Amino acid sequence: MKRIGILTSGGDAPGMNAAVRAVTRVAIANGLEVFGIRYGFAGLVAGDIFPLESEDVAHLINVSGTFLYSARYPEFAEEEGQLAGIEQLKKHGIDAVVVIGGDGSYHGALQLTRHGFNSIGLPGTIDNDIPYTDATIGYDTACMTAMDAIDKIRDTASSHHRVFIVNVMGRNCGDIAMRVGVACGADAIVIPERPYDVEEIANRLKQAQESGKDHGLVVVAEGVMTADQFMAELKKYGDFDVRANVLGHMQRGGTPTVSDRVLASKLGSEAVHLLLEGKGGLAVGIENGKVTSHDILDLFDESHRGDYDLLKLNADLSR
Ligand SMILES: Nc1ncnc2c1ncn2[C@@H]1O[C@H](COP(=O)(O)OP(=O)(O)OP(=O)(O)O)[C@@H](O)[C@H]1O
Ligand SMILES: O=P(O)(O)OC[C@H]1O[C@](O)(CO)[C@@H](O)[C@@H]1O
Ligand SMILES: [Mg+2]
Repeated sequence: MKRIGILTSGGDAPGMNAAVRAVTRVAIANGLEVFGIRYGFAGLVAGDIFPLESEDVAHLINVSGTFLYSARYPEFAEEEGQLAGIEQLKKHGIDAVVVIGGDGSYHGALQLTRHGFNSIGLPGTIDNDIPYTDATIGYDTACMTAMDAIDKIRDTASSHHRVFIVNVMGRNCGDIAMRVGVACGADAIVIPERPYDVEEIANRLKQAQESGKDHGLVVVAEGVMTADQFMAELKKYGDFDVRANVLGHMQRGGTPTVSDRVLASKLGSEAVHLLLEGKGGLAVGIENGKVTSHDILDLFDESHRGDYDLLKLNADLSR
């Protein structure tokens, strides 16, 4: 093992830069050469590959986005793209690649592994939808950003005695909605993984109003429906003064939290140590506070398990 490549792929996530920094610094400290690959798998196939030095990753631990840039490049799902990517890696003398991204990017890393090219996945996505990790890099910051935004919405909601329906991101995963919903004292949290009853939510909002509560809040994960659609559903069950709000891509920006920076640093470091031990074809994560790794080929036999107890907790607290 002499040279490793590193790329960021899919939606950017706060802490991706911190992960690239950790991989680069630990690798160089252990005598490896590091190559950055720009624009995810698109840049890999195009050969947008350049040497990375320790100083290139300075002043990045506190910066969101990804200085390697990212891309959605569906062509990489085809074998032709994967083999072209491996050709580029071999051309640059790269022995292993660290892929930082979400579930889609993990499938890219999995395919590289399947073709015999050593790949390690680091979970970099705000969605928190990766199996065998309690948190993904970026999830905590996205939750913090969404919480801050909803706290602000609450100020105006209370002044006008309004109900707000707020869409948060997460694609098909309700983790951001659940965590932020509890943190913001939502009246209801609606996620794609569990059934919900709009009439029951409407009744809960009415009861809250009758008991003197000056605002209402329903956090709806984007994978369920849009905030506008949910508002239309809600209006079928009552004459609410209601507004819909989509938080959107702001959830991917902002200063990475301490948790995301530390997580990125731990997982990045572990990826390099695994490679130095001659291991590979792995996905690195954090489980019960410990850094772990699992065979990337088997990873998606499991699905990510959210902390669904948060829904019951929220229901108890919002009574
Ligand atoms: N089945 C697949 N096989 C090979 N590569 C894939 C596959 N699915 C996705 N990819 C590659 O991974 C890239 C990123 O995937 P995707 O757009 O799903 O984002 P992600 O990594 O899940 O991140 P996020 O969900 O946080 O935006 C894709 O654009 C494509 O290049
Ligand atoms: O940036 P795009 O392509 O609009 O994708 C948005 C999607 O990406 C994510 O932000 C994850 O990166 C999801 O939560 C969301 O569904
Ligand atoms: Mg994804």
